[in-house]
Amino acid sequence: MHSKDQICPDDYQKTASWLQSQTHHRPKVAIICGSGLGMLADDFKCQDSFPYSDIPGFPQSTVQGHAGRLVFGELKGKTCVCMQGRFHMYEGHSLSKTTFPVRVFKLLGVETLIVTNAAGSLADSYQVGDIMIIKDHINFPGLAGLNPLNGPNDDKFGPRFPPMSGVYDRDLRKMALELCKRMGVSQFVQEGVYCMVGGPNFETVAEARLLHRLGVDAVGMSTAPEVVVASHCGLRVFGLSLITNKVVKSYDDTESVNHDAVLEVGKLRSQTLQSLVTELVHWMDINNNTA
Ligand SMILES: O=P(O)(O)O[C@@H]1C[C@H](O)[C@@H](CO)O1
Ligand SMILES: Nc1nc2[nH]cnc2c(=O)[nH]1
Repeated sequence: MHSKDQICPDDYQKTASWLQSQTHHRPKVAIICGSGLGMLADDFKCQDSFPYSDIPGFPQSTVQGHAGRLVFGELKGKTCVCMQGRFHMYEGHSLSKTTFPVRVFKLLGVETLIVTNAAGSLADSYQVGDIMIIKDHINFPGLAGLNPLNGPNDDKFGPRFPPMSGVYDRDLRKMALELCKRMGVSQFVQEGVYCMVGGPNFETVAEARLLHRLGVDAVGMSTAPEVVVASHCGLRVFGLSLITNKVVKSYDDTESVNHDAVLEVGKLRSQTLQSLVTELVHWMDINNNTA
């Protein structure tokens, strides 16, 4: 690697080979945990776990609620790898660094990426604690030219101009809705559009109103770059947002959001989120349906 943020094409392979030399697990599913949602790996059997600081080429997590650990293991018999903590643009990482693990997962043989995040709701019907199945996203930094695929295209991973319509897999979304019904949690499950903004500040009222008018259901500071890179290299994608707060849309509203409140709601719904991901992974397994 040249400098802290520059990635050479073989850096991905070096990290993947190192991981393969350290664990016998060969995951088909990767899970990226959002703020306060790292407990998704708690149910993994036969865990092999690596602090990011031990993994060659891996960036470091700096945000509270992102443990900074890569965990391999079995979830209901299906081999998975889970990032307990992700990387955000606002931490100062380049977008190629924030998405570095996704290409490593591809090289490890992963076929499906599950992304989770904490997000604020714009949709009037959403409540704090709702789980939103991501139907589509608006990648604001991407629209403004901050795209992890900028620079020379690595044809080994995917095409120069990848399509992004239908990026959140329709069958997985449909199945997740069905599983929510069976789990009896449909009353607080939504399906909607996630929007990534750069952060780290939360929205002004005027920004919140703009996003609302654009049809955004939930806003956060991550996920879209990971999903773009995953889709570019042919991974199947499923995403969940946990609604941790309502974004303030009125000048009369005296409430304001903070990161501690975001983490608190994570605790509230952690079990449901964990069960939904587990059941979905199990469904993929019994249907031999990872890719
Ligand atoms: O990693 P995610 O997107 O879950 O983190 C969200 C967005 C900010 O990083 C943080 C704000 O509380 O939570
Ligand atoms: N941008 C943004 N990110 C969040 N992450 C959790 N809540 C929020 C929010 O209200 N806005």
